Amino acid sequence: MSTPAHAPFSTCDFCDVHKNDQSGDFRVLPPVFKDFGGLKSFMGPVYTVQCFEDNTFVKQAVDSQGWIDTPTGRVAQVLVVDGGASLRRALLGGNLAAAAARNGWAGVLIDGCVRDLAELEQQQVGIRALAPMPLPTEKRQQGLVQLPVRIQGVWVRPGEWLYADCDGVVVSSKPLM
Ligand SMILES: O=C([O-])CC(=O)C(=O)O
Repeated sequence: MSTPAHAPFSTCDFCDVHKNDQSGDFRVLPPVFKDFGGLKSFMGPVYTVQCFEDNTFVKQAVDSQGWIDTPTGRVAQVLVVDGGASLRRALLGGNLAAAAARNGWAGVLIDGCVRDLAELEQQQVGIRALAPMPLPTEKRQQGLVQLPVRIQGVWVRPGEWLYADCDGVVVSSKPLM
């Protein structure tokens, strides 16, 4: 396993600290996401795509620069894709995963499916999704970017911070470290 490009963190430790948070700033995603990427833990500010069985805007995102410059330095973003939890088409495969790694994305979390599993695990990027599905999408140019999305019933907003490790995935409106 390769070294992640971030300081070590633990989603369990975050939950110990924030488990009584009533503000809604701290959220835990349901444990339905499987790990398909070469990076087992990843974190970063969120960029969102909403689409349904059409990965036009997923491709556009991973083909673009994945990192942003902030006052405290350069940070790699996490692409969060609200794919409507469709199990009928794959929103990301080997080519798009390679583009995400090449363009500096920290990770991709998809409420939907992925394909080309043998290629995904070779890429130095985090990838979480519901399941493998060999069927690709049609690219119909339909989708939305950078809007609040609901992932498995949990709101995730552009610019919020997502942390994923072997125990799970948490989202926070403020950085946790
Ligand atoms: O292009 C697609 O629709 C997904 C795919 O197979 C890839 O990323 O290699």
